[in-house]
Amino acid sequence: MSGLRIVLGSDEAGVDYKDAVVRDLEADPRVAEVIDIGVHRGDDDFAKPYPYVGLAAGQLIRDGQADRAILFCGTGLGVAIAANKVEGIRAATAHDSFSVERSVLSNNCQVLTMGQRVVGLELARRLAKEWIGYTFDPASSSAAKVKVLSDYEGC
Ligand SMILES: O=C(CO)[C@H](O)COP(=O)(O)O
Repeated sequence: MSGLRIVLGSDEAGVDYKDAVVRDLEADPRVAEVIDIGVHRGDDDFAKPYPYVGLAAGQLIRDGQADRAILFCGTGLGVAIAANKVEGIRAATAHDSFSVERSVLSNNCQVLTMGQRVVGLELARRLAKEWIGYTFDPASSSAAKVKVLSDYEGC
């Protein structure tokens, strides 16, 4: 998919990886806009708890201001749990190439999360690049399964 608007976010435990992926995606021709929602070193809210980051990212996608998000915290789990609280959002934590692929092709996830305390930086950067290259096929056999979730949420 081209012309993606991608939210990048983290808590302080994921900020180094977030900043590295921001730089990567700003130079990626497939990306139209990188929306860096922080945290940022030196800012007053640098210690912002991870749920605020996941919720803010999910809301931007829900409200149509972004297409996808890549989020980081210590494990990737907290920001995924938070983003999944926003209606219509499917967020998954993935640290391997196959799961990263399936998070889009099977699950139509709009949000990928990773943990700075779990995976190496170079692998995280590579997985982020791979992930934005996948597009869900609404004609695939996975679509009816994802629809169960959207029907449950009524959106
Ligand atoms: O990984 C986190 C949440 O899943 C976060 O970066 C650290 O959370 P904590 O272990 O509660 O400090």
